[in-house]
Amino acid sequence: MPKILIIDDEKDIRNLLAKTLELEGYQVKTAERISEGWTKLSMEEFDLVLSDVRLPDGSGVDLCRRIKEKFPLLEVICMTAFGNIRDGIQAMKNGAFDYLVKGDDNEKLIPAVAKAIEKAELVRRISHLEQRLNQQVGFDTILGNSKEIKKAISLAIKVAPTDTTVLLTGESGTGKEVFANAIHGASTRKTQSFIAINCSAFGKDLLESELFGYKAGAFTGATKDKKGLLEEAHKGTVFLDEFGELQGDLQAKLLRVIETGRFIKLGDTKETQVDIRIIAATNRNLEDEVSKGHFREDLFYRLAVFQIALPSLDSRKEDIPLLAYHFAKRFAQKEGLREINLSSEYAEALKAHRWKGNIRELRNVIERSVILLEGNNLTVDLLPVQFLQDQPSIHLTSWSLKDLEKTHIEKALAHAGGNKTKTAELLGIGLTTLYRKMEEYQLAAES
Ligand SMILES: Nc1ncnc2c1ncn2[C@@H]1O[C@H](COP(=O)(O)OP(=O)(O)OP(=O)(O)O)[C@@H](O)[C@H]1O
Repeated sequence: MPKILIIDDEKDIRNLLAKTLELEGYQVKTAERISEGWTKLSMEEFDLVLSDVRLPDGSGVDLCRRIKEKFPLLEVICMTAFGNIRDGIQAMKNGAFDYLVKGDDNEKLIPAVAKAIEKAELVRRISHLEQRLNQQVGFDTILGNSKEIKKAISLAIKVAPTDTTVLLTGESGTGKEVFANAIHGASTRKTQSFIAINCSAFGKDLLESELFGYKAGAFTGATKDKKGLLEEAHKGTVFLDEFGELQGDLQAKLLRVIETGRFIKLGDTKETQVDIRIIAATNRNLEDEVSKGHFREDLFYRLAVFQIALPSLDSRKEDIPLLAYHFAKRFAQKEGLREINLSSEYAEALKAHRWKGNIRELRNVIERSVILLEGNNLTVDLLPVQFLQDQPSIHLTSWSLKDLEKTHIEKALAHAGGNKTKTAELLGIGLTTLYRKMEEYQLAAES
């Protein structure tokens, strides 16, 4: 629902305008003076400001300029007193969408508001699309300052402009598709298609026809020729997700595509030639799969020429606050909130969590918190209940006091995100004692 802020010091006019616009289906907030209006604008996202020109703490005409400087997507309509058209014209010079003369009836007010809102929505949509477009390319959307993620980014930047096949490995949700997209976006193929296919989402036969296509009559139901995704991606990039799921003869067929760019469609007699770059991803340990005989060794070596291992979120906990803030801002924007903060306890609780679902899980947890949020501050009570019992639970496999102490120190270390000074404080012991005990129990700081 579009949101309007009315700034007017005359109570009757303010209330009348608010009622009229609410009846038109808008969400309306009001302010008596500029300072109050400015606070509301800084906290929440509006589509339109309807402001009086003469206000107790300043001029609506100047306010209009300030608004357009700070919130360029926000539209402003000024309301001038009868006989003071010059104010209205100046407001429009300062970026106002329109001006109304006080006392104008609803026949003028309502269409002017509707047009301004329509423009605000259009501009916002374009700006979102631009943002998304920029997000699809470039490595700057891959967030993180840890050395683990920086190493992966620098490898990806190096390989991007080449045509080399890339193997991305990492647990589910670590950003393999995000990386594949960024590599494509930084390659010479960036203006061509990027086609992603999840190999685990299809049965073997369907996957084969999806990838390679078929000729009419190749099997019952194949009434006409169909291009496969490899052909659709000609001159572009193909991202094969969950590549480790590929079955034996498809592995052989793909190896040939990687080496020669050639393959035979189902039911065809001649070869099809494509020019594609392949980026493959897997969350399996392909070396293990090779040794078990599940994955072809020659294909593995062909892919492993350029392997980028994406770090799990738990191995780069220092990046959690940055990522969390990024997602919080994104979801807050969606909810129409301008400001969002993460309380330090909230950030600490995120760091203490074991992120089995990696960045995807983090994103979902933040989305949930923002939906539940009242106000602008993310606090621990907005986290799912399991976060409260998040510390590694004590499984009493031993009654020894030493084992219990070891587990307890592990819990505290995890809660403090590996920070030893904090851990010592939590445990109520000195830092030297903590170091001694960590050495005694052979505990790493990250545990
Ligand atoms: N470094 C990053 N910065 C910001 N967002 C990220 C980053 N990496 C991943 N994401 C986000 O995390 C989510 C999961 O990423 P993605 O789908 O690329 O993971 P994946 O490793 O391909 O997962 P799967 O193995 O399950 O297919 C997406 O919403 C993505 O936008």
